[in-house]
Amino acid sequence: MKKIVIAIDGFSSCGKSTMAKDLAKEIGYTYIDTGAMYRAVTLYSIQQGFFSGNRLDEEKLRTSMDTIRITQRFNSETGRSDTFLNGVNVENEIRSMEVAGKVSLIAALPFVRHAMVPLQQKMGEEKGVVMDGRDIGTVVYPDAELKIFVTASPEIRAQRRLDELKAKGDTKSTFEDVLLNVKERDEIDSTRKEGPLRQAEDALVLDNSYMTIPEQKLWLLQQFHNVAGS
Ligand SMILES: Nc1ncnc2c1ncn2[C@@H]1O[C@H](COP(=O)(O)OP(=O)(O)OP(=O)(O)O)[C@@H](O)[C@H]1O
Ligand SMILES: Nc1ccn([C@@H]2O[C@H](COP(=O)(O)O)[C@@H](O)[C@H]2O)c(=O)n1
Repeated sequence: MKKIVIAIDGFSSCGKSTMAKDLAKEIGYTYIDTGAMYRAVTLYSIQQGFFSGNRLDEEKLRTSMDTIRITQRFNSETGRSDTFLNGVNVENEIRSMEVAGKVSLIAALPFVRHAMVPLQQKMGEEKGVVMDGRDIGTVVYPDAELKIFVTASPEIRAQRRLDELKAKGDTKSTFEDVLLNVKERDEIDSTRKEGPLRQAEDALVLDNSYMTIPEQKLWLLQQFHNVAGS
């Protein structure tokens, strides 16, 4: 069967990576988490002291871009890819609320996107990839054979993310904190000039507010077979 590129875009915390990972596993494709790359650049900026509160010293980040190396490697124990920043596994750190609160500022910077997009295009050049993000179907792979745009209500997304944070031992974050973060990220991601979050004209829209994880997995698998054949 001919391999294709599958682009999954949508709002924050709506289940894109859950769907993308499930599908990649089922069909033997590689899953690429582009959000993790922007998160890794954000973590680097925090570690290097480029932030003072939410104010970023852009010039310091711009001149350091060449020293940031981001890789993703499959972890057979967890069954998912881990993100490495300059050789160090940062999978847990990049999921923190501190990173979530700053990542959309970093991802809006044109010089950051100009560094990340070519890397993402290279990762998918052999096809056989499921890539999730905000601009995959519009900028990174405008010719992707299958494009999905996922959405769910902000409250449902915030509750899902909060449940996940709690399961990981976060006792501090509240529903209000997470809801605010989800809404703020959507606003910054949708209104930035470079690679804004928007639905590609040829994307299929999925509102999974009232779908279970197995239901959305089945729906996506059906869309894949409709395009790639059985
Ligand atoms: N249909 C669903 N029903 C309930 N929970 C779901 C559903 N889909 C995903 N989830 C849960 O919602 C949380 C967010 O999902 P996921 O990380 O896949 O979202 P995302 O869109 O990739 O988020 P982000 O853009 O912030 O990286 C996870 O805890 C996941 O298990
Ligand atoms: N293609 C992408 C992917 C992500 N972003 C930005 O990164 C943030 C974190 O992404 P998650 O998917 O892990 O939530 C996201 O809020 C965007 O700001 C992006 O710009 N483009």
